[in-house]
Amino acid sequence: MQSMAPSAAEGKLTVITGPSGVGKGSLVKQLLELHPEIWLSISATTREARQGEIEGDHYFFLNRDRFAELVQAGGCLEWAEFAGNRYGTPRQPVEQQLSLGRPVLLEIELEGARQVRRSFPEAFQIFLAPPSFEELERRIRGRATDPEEAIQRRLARAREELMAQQEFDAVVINDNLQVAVIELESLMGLSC
Ligand SMILES: Nc1ncnc2c1ncn2[C@@H]1O[C@H](COP(=O)(O)OP(=O)(O)OP(=O)(O)O)[C@@H](O)[C@H]1O
Ligand SMILES: Nc1nc2c(ncn2[C@@H]2O[C@H](COP(=O)(O)O)[C@@H](O)[C@H]2O)c(=O)[nH]1
Repeated sequence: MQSMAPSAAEGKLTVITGPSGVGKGSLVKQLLELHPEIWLSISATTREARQGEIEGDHYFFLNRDRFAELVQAGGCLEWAEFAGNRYGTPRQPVEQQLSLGRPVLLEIELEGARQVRRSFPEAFQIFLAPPSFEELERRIRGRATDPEEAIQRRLARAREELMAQQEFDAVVINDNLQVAVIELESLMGLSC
């Protein structure tokens, strides 16, 4: 774990990014079970729902026109195109939760994290990295949620994302998930 900035306890808004398949969702799920006071933003996406994904729980699934309307209306805090689909953070609920003083967590890809860095420079930004590229590929394939073409796009994007990790306030390597959760708790100033 490398930390170059103050912890998130002062900022309230925390961003977790990292390549597809590194384990962001797995890590966030465990963190929320341990710390239900954290509010996780539910993103909008034009991606098709995967088996088992629930509208309003995993994502708000929108068609391209509805997504464009949301962006046009200024309804996204940030948004990006990722592996052929669009993803964005609905602005209003994030601003509401922050105004209530609640710790807010965004789990988003690199371009979105860069946008948040510009609009919320006080946000604490964490990059989750795999122990190796080979292990990342094993995880994406092992998850068995994406067709081969999507896997290839995600892996190509992962190479670019991994080169950007120096931009972040902290880098956590997700080798052992339980260790990564503890490192995240420490970075976010959460009591265990
Ligand atoms: N530390 C770990 N060791 C081994 N496998 C892991 C670890 N963390 C997560 N995984 C597995 O890797 C796969 C990808 O994890 P996950 O879906 O959480 O990644 P993600 O970063 O959220 O992906 P995406 O950005 O595409 O949503 C899952 O099958 C998960 O169980
Ligand atoms: N910029 C944003 N990226 C987001 C958002 N919600 C999710 N994501 C990221 O997209 C990829 C792919 O997700 P998947 O569910 O299709 O595997 C992954 O890196 C997510 O973190 C968002 O609102 N904005």
